[in-house]
Amino acid sequence: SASHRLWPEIEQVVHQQVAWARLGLGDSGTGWQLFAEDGEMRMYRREEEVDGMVVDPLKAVHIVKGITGHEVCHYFFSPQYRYDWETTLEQMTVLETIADDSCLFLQTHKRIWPASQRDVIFWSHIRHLPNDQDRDGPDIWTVVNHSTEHKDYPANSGKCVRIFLTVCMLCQTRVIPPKEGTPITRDNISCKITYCSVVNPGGWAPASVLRALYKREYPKFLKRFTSYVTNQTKDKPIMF
Ligand SMILES: CCCCCc1ccc(-c2ccc(S(=O)(=O)CCO)cc2)cc1[C@H]1C[C@H]1c1ccccn1
Repeated sequence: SASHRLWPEIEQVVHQQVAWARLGLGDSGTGWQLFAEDGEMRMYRREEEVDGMVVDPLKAVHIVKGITGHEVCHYFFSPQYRYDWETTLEQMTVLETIADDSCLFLQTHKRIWPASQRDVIFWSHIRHLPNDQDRDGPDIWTVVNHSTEHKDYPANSGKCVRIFLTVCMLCQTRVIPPKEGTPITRDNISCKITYCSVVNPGGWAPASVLRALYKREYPKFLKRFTSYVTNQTKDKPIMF
């Protein structure tokens, strides 16, 4: 709801992240390195460190047949499905339902040796940016997750190191219109996904360990998540 204390930040970060995700990878001079490829999925990162900590921005582009951007964002945003696809999740708590399109989450992720266990608090917002103004503009569905604080869960007060992140799942649906008068089926649709994330690991961890961990976990995550959406939607009516 527009009166919530986080609303101004949600508005500002969502628009900033949508603009960033839509930028693509720019020309080769922008330092994006392709580090993983699988079918239609391409994952890029930029090597960046803050106070000696790896905070490599990540940008992944993936094209998935048979699902829509609304469906991808629905399953990414909704808490009830998260344990099905987020394999590194140990505990997820919805701290606050801000509105029907905005939630506040506390997540603890499984410890990944040799680093200590991590937790994160973030708001999550799902948004449809229709292209009604200019017909051939992109019709976008997006979910933005952005870390924030919560008075009842101070950082680094328990066993976990608090991480900080900003994540944007931006989707554009493509429809190849079928023969005149025949209904659109899942064979006629595909979704172009741009997934951007910046994770600050909170406490120090060796750069080599973090980069190896990201190289393994991110491709696994995006493939598993998109396969999950395909399986969940295959026998259901299309959510445009
Ligand atoms: C030394 C440990 C460094 C930090 C470990 C860690 C924690 C959270 C996260 C993370 C938290 C949320 C999101 S999301 O996109 O908002 C979805 C909702 O869950 C995404 C990734 C990542 C990682 C890093 C493992 C890496 C990793 C990468 C993709 C998936 C799982 N793990």
